[in-house]
Amino acid sequence: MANDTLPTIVVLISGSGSNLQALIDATQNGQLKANIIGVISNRQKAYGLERARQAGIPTESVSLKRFKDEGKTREDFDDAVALLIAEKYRPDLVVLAGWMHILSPRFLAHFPRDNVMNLHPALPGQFDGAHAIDRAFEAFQQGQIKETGIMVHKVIADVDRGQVILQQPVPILESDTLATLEDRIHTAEHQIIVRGAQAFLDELTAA
Ligand SMILES: Nc1nc2c(c(=O)[nH]1)N[C@@H](CN(C=O)c1ccc(C(=O)N[C@@H](CCC(=O)O)C(=O)O)cc1)CN2
Ligand SMILES: NCC(=O)N[C@@H]1O[C@H](COP(=O)([O-])[O-])[C@@H](O)[C@H]1O
Repeated sequence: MANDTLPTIVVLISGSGSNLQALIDATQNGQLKANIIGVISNRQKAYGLERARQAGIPTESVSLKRFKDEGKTREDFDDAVALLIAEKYRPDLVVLAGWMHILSPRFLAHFPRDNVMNLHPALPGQFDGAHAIDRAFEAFQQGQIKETGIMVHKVIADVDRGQVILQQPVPILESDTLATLEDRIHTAEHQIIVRGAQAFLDELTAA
């Protein structure tokens, strides 16, 4: 039973939603003192939507392709997603948990409290953007790096360059395959996203 006095979170996803599941579990076991009041995906078949439904959380799916098929732009899509969040849900915190879409300044203008957080599977300034784990593994194989990492950060227009909330190194072993490195990173992500969301909420609600 949701507690009406707790801070609220809306989570944006594009895929499996294992980090969404970590957030859901944490709200249920008391690690994260908040209510997830909505989950939005830009991919209708994202399994994370099923995870939300199983947890009784309202879900929305907004397709960029449908907007483009209707002759609309990325900015129109961003506006629609932003208004959905800011006017229908009005959360204390927006979490991008595998949201694979670069948000325009027009989206961010709807969130003047700068209360949007992203989870990224790399250290600050290392592998900004998509496919970060693949790129880190390739750099390791070429002897360019000895470790990688993960972070949660505030979202600004400049992709993955917002203020870091939490970061954590993740070792890469000589015996690693891409799959074993991904597993190690995802396990670490499921913890940092919870700690990062709580830390950010503490900052936002103290302000
Ligand atoms: N303005 C911002 N938008 C987003 C940020 C951010 O920090 N500022 N974080 C990203 C998350 N992300 C990495 O953490 C990321 C996701 C996706 C992409 C990307 O290149 N997306 C392509 C589409 C790729 C696809 O559909 O597979 C695109 O948007 O055209 C880069 C970085 C979320 N957004
Ligand atoms: N640039 C953003 C990015 O790469 N995000 C990554 O997408 C995955 C989502 O997994 P999930 O759907 O199982 O939570 C996570 O590894 C997250 O770090």
